Amino acid sequence: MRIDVITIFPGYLAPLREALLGRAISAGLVDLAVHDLRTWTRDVHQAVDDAPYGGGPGMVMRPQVWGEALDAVLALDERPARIVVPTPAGRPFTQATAQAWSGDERLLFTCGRYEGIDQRVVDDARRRDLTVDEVSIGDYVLVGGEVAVLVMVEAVVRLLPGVLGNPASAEQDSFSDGLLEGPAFTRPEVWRGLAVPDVLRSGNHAKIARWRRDRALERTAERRPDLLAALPEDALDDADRAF
Ligand SMILES: Nc1ccccc1-c1cnco1
Repeated sequence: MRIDVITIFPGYLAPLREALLGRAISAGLVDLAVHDLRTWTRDVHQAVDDAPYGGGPGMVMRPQVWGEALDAVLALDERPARIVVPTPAGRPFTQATAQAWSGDERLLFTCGRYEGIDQRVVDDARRRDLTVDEVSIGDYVLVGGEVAVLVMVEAVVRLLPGVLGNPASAEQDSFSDGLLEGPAFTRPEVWRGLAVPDVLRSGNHAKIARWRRDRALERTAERRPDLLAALPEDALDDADRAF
């Protein structure tokens, strides 16, 4: 997978070259290119934004600069790209989104400021039959899209074959079965007077699986009843319902 990111803060994307993602890049599983949007400015001040038509607070990012940047970056590789625009006004980015995007050949992320990028940039891309997804990572206000890109790239890249040491952990993620993961424990058996639940040391894999499922159902019901309500009809078996 090729990933391009266009931003006025290239340094913000440095963490993508650390740890797991850094290893995925070194292993050739991901090609990452970060581009400074100001490369495509033409004025001495390298202006990337301007006051909003219609008035109001803040600044809007200029279409000319973004248009030229997108054209130039798209032309760097002939693979078709999904253009991703992080925005608080976007559709929710979920694990299902990450799963879907993990099959893409190329992702191109555009990091805009809070007040946004001139809408005509998206409109122009879409009328050229480019895939453009405007997505939000949650209902809170960030200053720009860079942090959202870090979140989305990590969620997608960890799903690529060969990135995770143990692929099973991706299958047993929270959300992969629609439920939150329950509590996890490791050594020592007793820590500050708190013991690991006996069942987890019983060696009885059926009982352990049941206990874990019950804890996941309990936590999901308590913290995310919306996820429980969204489960498909056949997702819960009789033992689950008895819980
Ligand atoms: N708040 C923001 C400001 C700028 C670009 C993206 C966002 C965003 C994305 N998901 C939630 O917020």
